Amino acid sequence: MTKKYTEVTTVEDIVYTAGYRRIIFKGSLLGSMFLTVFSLIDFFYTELYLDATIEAIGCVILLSIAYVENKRGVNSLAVIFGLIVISTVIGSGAFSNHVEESGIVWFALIPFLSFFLLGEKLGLRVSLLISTVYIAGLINIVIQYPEKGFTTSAIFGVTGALFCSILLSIAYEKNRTSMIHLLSKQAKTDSLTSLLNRRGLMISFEKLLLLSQQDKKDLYLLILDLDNFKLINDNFGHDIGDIVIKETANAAKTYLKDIDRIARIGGEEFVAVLSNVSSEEALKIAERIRRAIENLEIEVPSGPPLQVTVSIGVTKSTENKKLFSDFFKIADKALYEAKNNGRNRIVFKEDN
Ligand SMILES: Nc1nc2c(ncn2[C@@H]2O[C@H](COP(=O)(O)OP(=O)(O)OP(=O)(O)O)[C@@H](O)[C@H]2O)c(=O)[nH]1
Repeated sequence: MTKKYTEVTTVEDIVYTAGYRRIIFKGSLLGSMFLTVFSLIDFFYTELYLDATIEAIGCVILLSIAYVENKRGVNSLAVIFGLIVISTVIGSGAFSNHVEESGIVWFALIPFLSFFLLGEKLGLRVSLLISTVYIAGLINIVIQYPEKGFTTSAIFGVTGALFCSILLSIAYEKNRTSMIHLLSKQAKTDSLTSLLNRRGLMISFEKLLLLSQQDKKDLYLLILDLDNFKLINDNFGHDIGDIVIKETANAAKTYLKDIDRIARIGGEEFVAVLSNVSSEEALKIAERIRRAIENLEIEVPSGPPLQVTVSIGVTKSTENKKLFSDFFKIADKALYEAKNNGRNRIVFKEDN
């Protein structure tokens, strides 16, 4: 019955770490390549030396960001810095003497980039800040430097484009985040019982173990395994077997507190993790669950209601239990004893 557990990665970890690292690394490299080309064109062809210098500086900064992201992983500050570089290059290009008015269409890019790279909250702040600077810069140029050819309609156009781009980015980011949360929830939930599944349990267990160690309190792990479940499937069919599993899950969770966790980790096998209890209390809860399952009466198409029992192996945290697998091994031995001693009972084992 002992299983081997591997390290858990949540959906958030995958999306926000590995994915973002790649995007920021590749985006910074791509950005630096563009800036190199623009800088060379401005230096040798159009002879706009100031623009060429700004672009060259931007190129070096983006390369540094790519290097840092590749070495150390995602860092919001580096992303904000990168966005400021890109915004400055776009702004300086659009407002310079030599570039046509069309340069300002690039402004609309900033909110998309900010939201995508920084998420909804930080993305909104950064894009509002940069948009405000752009609009203020444009108003200043329209008033102070009419010879540059920008008109009041440019202010309305840029403000409208930035506003729409921010609204679209909010909608996109909200949708993306809710999809991520939905996927994350599904990845941690058992579809038959709506309890946690093995992955969800592992994530919760690590947090609860850390908390119990900080508070210097014991953590209890219970493995619950329905007795002779194969016979139920064989005699009454798989559908009734599924109903038994669901009823067992409902009965067991009734006796747990909000901080406790229960998961279905296999066919008719459940694991509960109890925090902030003494040995006596943990065994009392296990006994209540055992009795509740024993008292279940499951309707079957013909004959009297079906009754089931459960065997429970219990263990508690000790110095040499640092991993879920350490707890599981001992609780599984206790469960084995409970099964061997006649089933429908609880066995508590502290260590081997
Ligand atoms: N209905 C149903 N049955 C399942 C599911 N997953 C596994 N099973 C069945 O659960 C049964 C488990 O049987 P065993 O592991 O032999 O255990 P048992 O009959 O309960 O015997 P003991 O644990 O020794 O008391 C097998 O018949 C599986 O096919 C499920 O999702 N639904």
